[in-house]
Amino acid sequence: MSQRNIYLQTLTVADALERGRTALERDRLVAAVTIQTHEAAGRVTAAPVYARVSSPPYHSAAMDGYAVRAEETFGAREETPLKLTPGRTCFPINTGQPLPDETNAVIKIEDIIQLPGGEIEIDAAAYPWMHVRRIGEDIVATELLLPQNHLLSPYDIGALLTAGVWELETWEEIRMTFIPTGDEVLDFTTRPTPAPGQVIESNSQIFCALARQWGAQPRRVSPVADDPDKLRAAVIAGLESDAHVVVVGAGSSAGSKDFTRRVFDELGQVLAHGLAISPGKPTLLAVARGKLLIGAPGFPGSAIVCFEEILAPLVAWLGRRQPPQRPRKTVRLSRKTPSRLGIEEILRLAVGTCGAQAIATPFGRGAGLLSTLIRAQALARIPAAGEGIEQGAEMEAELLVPESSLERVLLHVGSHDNTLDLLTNEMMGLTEPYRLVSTNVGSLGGLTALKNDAAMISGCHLFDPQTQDFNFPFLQRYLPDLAVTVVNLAIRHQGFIVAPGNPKGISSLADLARADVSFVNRQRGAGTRILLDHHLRQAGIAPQQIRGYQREEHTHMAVAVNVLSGASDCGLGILSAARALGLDFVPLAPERYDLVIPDSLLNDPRILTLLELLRTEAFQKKIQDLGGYETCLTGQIMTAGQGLGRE
Ligand SMILES: Nc1nc2c(c(=O)[nH]1)N[C@H]1C(S)=C(S)[C@@H](COP(=O)(O)OP(=O)(O)OC[C@H]3O[C@@H](n4cnc5c(N)ncnc54)[C@H](O)[C@@H]3O)O[C@H]1N2
Ligand code: MOO
Repeated sequence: MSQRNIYLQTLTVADALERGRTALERDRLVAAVTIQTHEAAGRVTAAPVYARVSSPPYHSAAMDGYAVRAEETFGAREETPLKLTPGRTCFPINTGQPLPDETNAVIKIEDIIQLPGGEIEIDAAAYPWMHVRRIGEDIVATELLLPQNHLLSPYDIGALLTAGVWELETWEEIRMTFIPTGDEVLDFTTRPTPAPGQVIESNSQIFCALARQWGAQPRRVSPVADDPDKLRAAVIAGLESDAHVVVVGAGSSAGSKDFTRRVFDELGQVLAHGLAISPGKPTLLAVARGKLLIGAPGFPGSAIVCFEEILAPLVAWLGRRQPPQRPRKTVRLSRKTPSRLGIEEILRLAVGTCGAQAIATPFGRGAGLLSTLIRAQALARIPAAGEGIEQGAEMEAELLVPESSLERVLLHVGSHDNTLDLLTNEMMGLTEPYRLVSTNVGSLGGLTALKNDAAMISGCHLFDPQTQDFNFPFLQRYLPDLAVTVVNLAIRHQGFIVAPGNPKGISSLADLARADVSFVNRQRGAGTRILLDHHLRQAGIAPQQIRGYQREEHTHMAVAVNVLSGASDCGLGILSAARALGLDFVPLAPERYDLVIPDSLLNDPRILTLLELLRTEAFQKKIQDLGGYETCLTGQIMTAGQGLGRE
């Protein structure tokens, strides 16, 4: 039996960082190197830099005109103009040229009158050093230009060259190697198609892109199998290379194939294993041969927290840089968000502003999720000392986007549909783009969000068999006190998802009752299930007659997977789910997919733009091109009792 890891006590991030800084000898690990000034932007000075030459290096003209001795022009006035003779009392000069000896001022060309005999006339006096850049006005040779540990900006490069500094001492860029691990992890460079149990290696590239933003030099090796000998060899190779930091991806938690801890113990000293932060808890921190060793958890969301919370501050410290900081903003949390006591939890938020208010809707929290990170506008922390944040509470968020873009975010919470993806893309194509950000929580979840001011719009497709109407009966029940407008997005077709070629010849509800047909159902409460039950009742078919009626799945895609695997012959769902897996589709029942909009937002530019877009022929054509939709109601305001708008 293999030996499993036992976690050390969980440390706070601050304590782990302190242990890292204490254990590393920064001055021995990171050297100063001389580099060319013109290649130094973004680097950090390792020593003070002094100017070698002054700027300007001589008194120079700041204007085109005539150099003069100011004292000789003193009586010149409009009523008593003064004549000057070029070559004797004035000297023609261009901007940047050195002033002739004895002169100390420049009169602009537009301020002189050219006389016929070659002389010039002025009607105002010059004062000493008028329009002159004096020697050393900007930079004086020998003065301190830049102190040590200064991050070099593009401006600095100009100043350094101006001051005659051709090369300078900077700290080395921190070199880091990422070692992906795991038998199931496929090298993305081979463009693999993952089989069940396999994943495409991607964490190394998140790592590399982040590292470049930090001014570090990342490198990645090919994935290493779950074998302690191979992992040890890869870590030793990293330690023997010129890298300052070696990061092992995955295998840091407690699984039977998680060898990272063991290898770190063998090669060096583990400083921390298990942090009081989530995601990111299994992070490992160690030193070996004077270098920093990090074990990053495998889930991308956890790996990112490890990179940004642990690695970034230590890399910044090693390179004498300020750790990256995100701008902050106070937001109002639209949903109660519980959290575990004793663990700091990082939330991903969809954030949009309405006037002075910034509404933040938390996304799902899975550490394996990247899709919510790409949609999020901000992150926020629930402190370890609390058990969560109440709905409506204000909290400090860290922005992932410019603050000014928040007023262009349109928060959608509700049911997902492919037409929303289309809408999202179209809105970003406008001259003044808007970002439609969706949190998919189903139709009823969307109505709850509207009630809590957590959404600006909500996609909804709830059929009420009793009234034969869509959405309105539910609005009356769930949002009796909120004035809303309902606008149709599209009519979409639910239908039977069947194997390619429809081998069982399923064409109607009656086929579901056949002994040779097996079905896969949706869960109770799903809009699709309500729709099915209604149509079964109408057709006079009892659930007991359907083989597989009790087999429930929670999403259109899960239903489609059942059909793909052959576990079921058919299920009810939308065309796009069938298409995604190369299955066939038999349309059964149209339903109305509407957007519910609070009346208070009807004049908001985001909503106005959205409605305008929905009403264009071009957009409706794009919906039709998706297949499985009708657009006869798209963009129209719906009223109660309208149903599908057909007789
Ligand atoms: N019994 C316990 N199990 C787990 C615990 C625990 O405390 N006790 N912690 C959980 C937490 S929290 C996390 S986070 C994960 C992290 O585990 P590992 O670091 O050991 O990572 P793996 O299990 O090897 O992989 C997780 C997941 O990530 C995928 N992966 C791995 N490398 C990559 C990569 N380079 N690019 C993309 N994806 C990658 C891997 O295939 C897995 O799907 O442990 C929990 N378990
Ligand atoms: O802490 Mo793990 O990193 O949640 O998923």
